[in-house]
Amino acid sequence: MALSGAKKDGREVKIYEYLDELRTDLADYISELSEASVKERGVFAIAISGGSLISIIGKLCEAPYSKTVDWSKWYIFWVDERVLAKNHADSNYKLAKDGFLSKVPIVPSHVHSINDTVSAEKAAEDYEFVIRQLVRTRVINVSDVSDCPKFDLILLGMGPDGHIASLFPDHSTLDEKDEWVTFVTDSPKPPPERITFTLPVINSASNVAVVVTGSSKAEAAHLAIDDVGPDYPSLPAKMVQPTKGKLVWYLDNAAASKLDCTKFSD
Ligand SMILES: O=C1O[C@H](COP(=O)(O)O)[C@@H](O)[C@H](O)[C@H]1O
Repeated sequence: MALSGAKKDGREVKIYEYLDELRTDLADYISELSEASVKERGVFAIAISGGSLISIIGKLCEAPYSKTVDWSKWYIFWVDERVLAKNHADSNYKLAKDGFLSKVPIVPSHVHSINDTVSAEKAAEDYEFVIRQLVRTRVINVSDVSDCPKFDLILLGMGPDGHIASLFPDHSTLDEKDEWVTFVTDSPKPPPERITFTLPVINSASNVAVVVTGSSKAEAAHLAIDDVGPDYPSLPAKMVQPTKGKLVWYLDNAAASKLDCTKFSD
């Protein structure tokens, strides 16, 4: 059970003492969203990140989820990807394939990874093209506020510097308003070449979950979640503010250790 399930400014912040409880609650949440989306639209369009998130959502490969989730209706996308061969140890695709996708019966043609044979700029362009086709056929919903795709769920991790996806602090990609997918060739975290969803796409999703564990991320979690004034305008994690969708933070105790929970209300 979450130590705290407090709500703050329309966001939900869940804090867990034990990692396995976080994994179970997150798996419950994802499978409930999947069920609701399949019932409503016939499909579930989910965009995942790389990093520590993957071992956490690996819980979905276990019973009961492995049997109860309608995997045939899942369409998988990457919120961000490193422009590397798919079998490279640093590829987000490889991480997800090894730790999750190869263990559940997702239809291979529903797995939309990037073109890894071209430049970062072209890979971003190609990926946006793929997403546009799937918006046209309504595999991915469309936002009624912007013309952006409206993913049923976007799963984000966060780095110790407050980056989400491959959107880094003080980087010009944070200002991108027109493109759905953009590229980076100077990522401060290696590897340097990446593609990433832009903030308008992330903030158009129906549901966004930010999953953060470990004490190295406590300061960034505090700056992103607590009201710390206008001094950190370009902290990417703080810029995750879905226009109409729901935002839930999943934190372990260590990541939440600097939060000012007294300002939360149940
Ligand atoms: O480089 C990346 O980092 C973030 C955070 O990773 P984590 O291992 O600290 O959780 C990740 O969400 C992103 O997808 C990845 O490309």
